[in-house]
Amino acid sequence: MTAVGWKPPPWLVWSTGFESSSSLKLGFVFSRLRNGGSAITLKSRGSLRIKALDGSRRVAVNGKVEDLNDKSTNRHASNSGKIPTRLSTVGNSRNIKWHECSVGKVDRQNLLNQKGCVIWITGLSGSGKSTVACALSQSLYQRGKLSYILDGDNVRHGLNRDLTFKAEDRAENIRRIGEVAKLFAESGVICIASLISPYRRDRDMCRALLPDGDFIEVFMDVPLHVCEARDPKGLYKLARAGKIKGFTGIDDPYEPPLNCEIVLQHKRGYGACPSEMAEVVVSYLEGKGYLQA
Ligand SMILES: Nc1ncnc2c1ncn2[C@@H]1O[C@H](COP(=O)(O)OS(=O)(=O)O)[C@@H](OP(=O)(O)O)[C@H]1O
Ligand SMILES: Nc1ncnc2c1ncn2[C@@H]1O[C@H](COP(=O)(O)OP(=O)(O)O)[C@@H](O)[C@H]1O
Repeated sequence: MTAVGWKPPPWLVWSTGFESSSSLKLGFVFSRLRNGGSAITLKSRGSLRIKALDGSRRVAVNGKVEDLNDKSTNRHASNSGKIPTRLSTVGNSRNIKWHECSVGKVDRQNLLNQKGCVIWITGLSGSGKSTVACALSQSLYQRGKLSYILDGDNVRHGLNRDLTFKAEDRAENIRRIGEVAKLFAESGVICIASLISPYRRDRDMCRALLPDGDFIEVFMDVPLHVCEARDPKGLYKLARAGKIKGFTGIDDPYEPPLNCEIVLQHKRGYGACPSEMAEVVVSYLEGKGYLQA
């Protein structure tokens, strides 16, 4: 059956001659092995058994990935005679399928007369992230533009309530908010994410989730001593007293952006007022065409 001179690629296992009693009625079975070292065992007597050494029972039939553990998919394949659905593995989620819809991002943007994007506001606690996020949302609202704020503090009241402030939990906090922000942007909304997000790597991973230009990083460039003097929640005081451990800027790091789209500096006079800061962002959005479809 094999063409002369043809060698299967390493991720294929080629086998022929299954019994016609096999429920899948396969002529050829290809097992697409995700883990390079794994293999399959095939028994052609009685029933067809396919086993990948990684424990899964995925095969690719005529190029379509099939899961032999999924009885509904198998039944569908054998009863209807249709080519089985292509399934994917993403992270720990196996046998999943992306569903497309005829209403797309462009349709939603046309409806809203704006372009979906993410404004990512990063900075120390007390630097004014939430204040600017609200001022920005307000300004956009007045222009008839739809925005939604994902504030770190607020999201930790619900979706991220299981996370602490240790580095890996902060990373997960940022990853989840990045993914949610991406969904908002996909929906056509201008999503304003305001969270400390102290690590460059985590912010860059969120940037990478979006099409070029759609992730707009805004750095609240406010010195620690100013944030500490504001201390609206008394957290710096507690951190200095050693009653909060791992507080950003005190005994936990903050990595300022190296190359972000907008820097909002704390200065006396120009740029110090939150509404003026918000207008800097609005002008940027306008200039880049996000305030029209
Ligand atoms: N250890 C420690 N470090 C920093 N901040 C702390 C900490 N513990 C509690 N808080 C409060 O949590 C708010 C920051 O949450 P974020 O989700 O934005 O943080 S992070 O992005 O995961 O670093 C932050 O809110 P903001 O002041 O609005 O930044 C604080 O109120
Ligand atoms: N541009 C600003 N100038 C002066 N005070 C500000 C400014 N922005 C915010 N504040 C004040 O600083 C404190 C912290 O602001 P907030 O928005 O809660 O910061 P963050 O969300 O970064 O913790 C609040 O008391 C707020 O009123």
